[in-house]
Amino acid sequence: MAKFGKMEEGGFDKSYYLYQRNLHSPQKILSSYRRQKGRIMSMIAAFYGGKSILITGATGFLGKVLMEKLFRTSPDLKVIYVLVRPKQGQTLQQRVFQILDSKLFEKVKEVCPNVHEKIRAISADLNQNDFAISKEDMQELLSHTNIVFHCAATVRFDDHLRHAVQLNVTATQQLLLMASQMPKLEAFIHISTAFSNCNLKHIDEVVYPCPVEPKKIIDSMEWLDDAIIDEITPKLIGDRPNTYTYTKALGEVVVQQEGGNLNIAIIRPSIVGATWQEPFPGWVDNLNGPSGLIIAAGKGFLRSIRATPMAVADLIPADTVVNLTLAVGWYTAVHRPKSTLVYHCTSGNLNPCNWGKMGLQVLATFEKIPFERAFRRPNADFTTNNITTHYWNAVSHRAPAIIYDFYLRLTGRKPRMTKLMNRLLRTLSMVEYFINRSWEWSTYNTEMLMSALSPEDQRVFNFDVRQLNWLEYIENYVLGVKKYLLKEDMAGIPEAKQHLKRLRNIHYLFNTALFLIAWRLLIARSQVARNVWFFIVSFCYKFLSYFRASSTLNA
Ligand SMILES: CCCCCCCCCCCCCCCCCCCCCC(=O)SCCNC(=O)CCNC(=O)[C@H](O)C(C)(C)COP(=O)(O)OP(=O)(O)OC[C@H]1O[C@@H](n2cnc3c(N)ncnc32)[C@H](O)[C@@H]1OP(=O)(O)O
Ligand SMILES: NC(=O)C1=CN([C@@H]2O[C@H](COP(=O)(O)OP(=O)(O)OC[C@H]3O[C@@H](n4cnc5c(N)ncnc54)[C@H](OP(=O)(O)O)[C@@H]3O)[C@@H](O)[C@H]2O)C=CC1
Repeated sequence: MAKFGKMEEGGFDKSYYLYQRNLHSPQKILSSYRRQKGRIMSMIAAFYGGKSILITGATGFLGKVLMEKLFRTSPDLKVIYVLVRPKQGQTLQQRVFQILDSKLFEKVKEVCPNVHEKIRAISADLNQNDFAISKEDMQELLSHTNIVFHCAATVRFDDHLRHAVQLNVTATQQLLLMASQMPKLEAFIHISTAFSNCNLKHIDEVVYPCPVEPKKIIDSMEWLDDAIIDEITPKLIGDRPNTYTYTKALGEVVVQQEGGNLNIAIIRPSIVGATWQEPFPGWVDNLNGPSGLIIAAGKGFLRSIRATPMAVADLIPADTVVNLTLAVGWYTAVHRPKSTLVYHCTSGNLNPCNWGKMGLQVLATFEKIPFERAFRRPNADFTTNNITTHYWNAVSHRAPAIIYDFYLRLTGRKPRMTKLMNRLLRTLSMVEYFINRSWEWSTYNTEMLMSALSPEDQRVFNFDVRQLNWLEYIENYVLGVKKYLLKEDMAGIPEAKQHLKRLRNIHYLFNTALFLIAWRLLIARSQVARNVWFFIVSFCYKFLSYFRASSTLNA
């Protein structure tokens, strides 16, 4: 009983405790008290209690972390509606339950055992008219939803403009139309990207106009054929690097223009990385951003990247983005700002880390925590000019892939390394734009929000990246990639280290053999090389003779 005494001193309702004691075990009572405590102290967590929340993109990287945090901090929320499409032979229910049954949701199950009942998967395809949602489901969504978090998007850099416009612009427009018919709606939170205006160097927390009105782009996508769209795409995207950043910028304009009287906010995260603290460090489940490249470097495929070591690596942990998102949802609904506020969720101006430091820490972590079955020893480097990039691509990327595929063919197996390497080089060419520049994002709104939170909310919904220790974060990130993306067991680390030793020996042997062959060819063709060789051999012979003579005398 002493266990609960402290809580009673904390001012909790005793009758609630007694009622619970009759129903549950002490463990459950304790967690119920904790839940109650959380509700009392965190205004944001309390705000989401009893709410019906609609999330698009809930099956994506950010969406999963958002759902997890919502269920964990506000287990008494009414329902989360998720718009999901059936995929890879799985029904909606199977897709959603697979997420709920994953490691990410382990803590949720402790605080919200009936989580499966609180999630409602709605069949929807954001590429279709009215999202192909059934009439009954639409009615339910319209009449119950209190908060909308719009996370769904295509994040592929090279998506065809028609598809990128459909998902990142038209779907946003349609969702706003739906939202305008929701009588109970309190806030609509749109997730954009800090790179939507990456054509600018300094970016403020405002929506910038686009040269062509989004409505005109949406209309033209309906009647232009693919060939013409391909032709005009470079002209439309202008000085932005890809269709992704362009359509995310259009999406923001749509939100601002068509938001009407809704309480809307836009969040712009930079490069979203693995979780920093919650629900546990290092959780990541897709290859986007740095994750795929960390794998490529750890497995020894990636040897060289054209990147500016001093450029700011504006990474932001997924849980930080989610904490800001939930705080913004609360603030927008409760304080109802007169205009659409934009919040930058970036790290560069508050706690900068550059690509050089990040790369070195990634490599240092591979020493401690190597990945299994590496192709070569991890030894990536940054280059800054085009010629060295082409050189290293040929020597360190393409040549080993060709040699390895030749070996696979010889041993009767299917060659695959060249294909994989081509894909890696393509990815590198896509991300080069982002790792050779630095941007300045102003963060007035984000800082204003931070100061508007109670100390408890600042703790529970922490989005203060100044507290982030990059070296620790990157180490956990690499560890997370190993555990959650590659699904490698930590027990395999000694064997992985052995494998790297073998690779090092093969590397030395290979280099020695290469040197000897090159030297043999050279002395066969050049008199100067022969003279040098003769000089070295006679010098070694004399040295050995002298050494033998002096050791005989000493004996
Ligand atoms: C000292 C040196 C140390 C060195 C240490 C080095 C470590 C640290 C270095 C740090 C540098 C960080 C730079 C980050 C910059 C990000 C900036 C983001 C800024 C904007 C942020 C945002 O606001 S937005 C979110 C970002 N948005 C993406 O980040 C999507 C990208 N992505 C695509 O745009 C498509 O992916 C793309 C590529 C076209 C391929 O397209 P594609 O058609 O060729 O390939 P697919 O995508 O169809 O994928 C086909 C198969 O490749 C697999 N795969 C896909 N990606 C892969 C990948 N990265 N690495 C491996 N494998 C990958 C996939 O799993 C499939 O595998 P399978 O076939 O077995 O199923
Ligand atoms: N990851 C990052 O580095 C950054 C992301 N962002 C933004 O954050 C948001 C979330 O990104 P992230 O979680 O990383 O992206 P993911 O690619 O992991 O998730 C995208 C989500 O959108 C859904 N979706 C895509 N197409 C459709 C469709 N036609 N119908 C229904 N749902 C669809 C996907 O569903 P399905 O599972 O069925 O494919 C998935 O749930 C995006 O708006 C993105 O622009 C911003 C900055 C950086």
